[in-house]
Amino acid sequence: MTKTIAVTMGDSAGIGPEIIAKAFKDHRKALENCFVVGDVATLRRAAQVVVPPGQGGLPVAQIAHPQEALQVPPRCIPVLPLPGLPPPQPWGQVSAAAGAAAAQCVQWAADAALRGEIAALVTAPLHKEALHAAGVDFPGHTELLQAQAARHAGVPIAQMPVRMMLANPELRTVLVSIHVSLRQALEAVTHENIVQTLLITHRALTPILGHAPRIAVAGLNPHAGEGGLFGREEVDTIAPAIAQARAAGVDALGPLAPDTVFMRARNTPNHPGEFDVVLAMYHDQGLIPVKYLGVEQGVNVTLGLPLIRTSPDHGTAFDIAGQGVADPASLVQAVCMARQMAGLSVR
Ligand SMILES: NC(=O)c1ccc[n+]([C@@H]2O[C@H](COP(=O)([O-])OP(=O)(O)OC[C@H]3O[C@@H](n4cnc5c(N)ncnc54)[C@H](O)[C@@H]3O)[C@@H](O)[C@H]2O)c1
Ligand SMILES: N[C@H](C(=O)O)[C@H](O)COP(=O)(O)O
Repeated sequence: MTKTIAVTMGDSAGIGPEIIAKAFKDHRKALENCFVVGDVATLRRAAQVVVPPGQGGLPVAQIAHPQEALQVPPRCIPVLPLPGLPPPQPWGQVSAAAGAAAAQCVQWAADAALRGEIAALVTAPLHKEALHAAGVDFPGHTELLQAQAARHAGVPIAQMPVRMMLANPELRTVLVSIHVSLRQALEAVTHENIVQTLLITHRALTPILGHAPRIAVAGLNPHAGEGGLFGREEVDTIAPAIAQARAAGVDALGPLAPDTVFMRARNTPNHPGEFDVVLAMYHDQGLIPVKYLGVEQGVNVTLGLPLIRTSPDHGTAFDIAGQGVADPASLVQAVCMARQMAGLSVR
């Protein structure tokens, strides 16, 4: 049986549906075997946004089962609707209805992946305030999927540790902590969290790269603490955690100065990167360098889950939603990475 990939529609008020429609329109080969989990009317509205009037339209086909995605005619968007999804919400506004619908689609796709019915899920962006307004108790996809996978496995969430990786062709970064305040992120720089991040990164990237990843560990403080002059986290916490992971066979080096470690890891034709991945101590330390290189190529991958999940590295872009100008490139890259991880052909 050919497995399919579910693309969740994201927040209907954001650019998710329209970048999905654009991807199906302009990147048919990459989107082969993919279907959308979402609301048919939302995808029809998005299709109208991306095909200028008089150009023949972009048909949306309702399907009842993932396998039906393999039968739809070319240039048609297969949509598997879920019961009770609300109609498309006004562009660019936070709405609880859109947050709830986005979460419902992700939960459906995660369950299908956990049951082995689909090869992977690719999540279009949702808005975290909308998710919160809907009463969903998780800040983003990563935490939602972690909880869903833990429930499926019948274990507490703490026994399903996951980490966020952002990757583009030049740089990869994995975060010690994700959606918490900067104060909480500082508290999350613990021996246990760092060792766990190193082990998850090592296990997840070894099969992808075909060798153990060379992991650079960023320090927390300016110049990685300068020998304890600007903070003791490197001496007291990060270096011992690296030593423990190294003893377990992880190829980790550091702590290295955070302001130069990404430059050293960046892999370009003129500069082979010194490392395969940088372990960042908190969200923005890792994501700023990756996003600064451009949102077109970046992909967000959740490491540690018993399913394959990728996502574009940008959000709902409420400022441009509904204008038909949003770039689908990062979503297409996310689909390509999911295909690669699932062992499906990459076009
Ligand atoms: N995968 C996800 O679900 C995901 C990822 C990141 C952010 N978010 C959420 O999205 C919401 C909005 O976040 P934000 O405003 O900080 O970041 P954003 O990525 O939505 O937008 C930042 C800027 O980049 C532009 N932009 C983003 N994607 C683009 C695209 N494909 N084409 C052209 N321009 C694009 C936007 O117009 C905006 O100017 C927040 O709730 C955030 O948490 C979700
Ligand atoms: N931290 C991510 C980013 O900035 O790209 C984003 O918020 C997405 O998070 P989830 O994949 O957990 O929704």
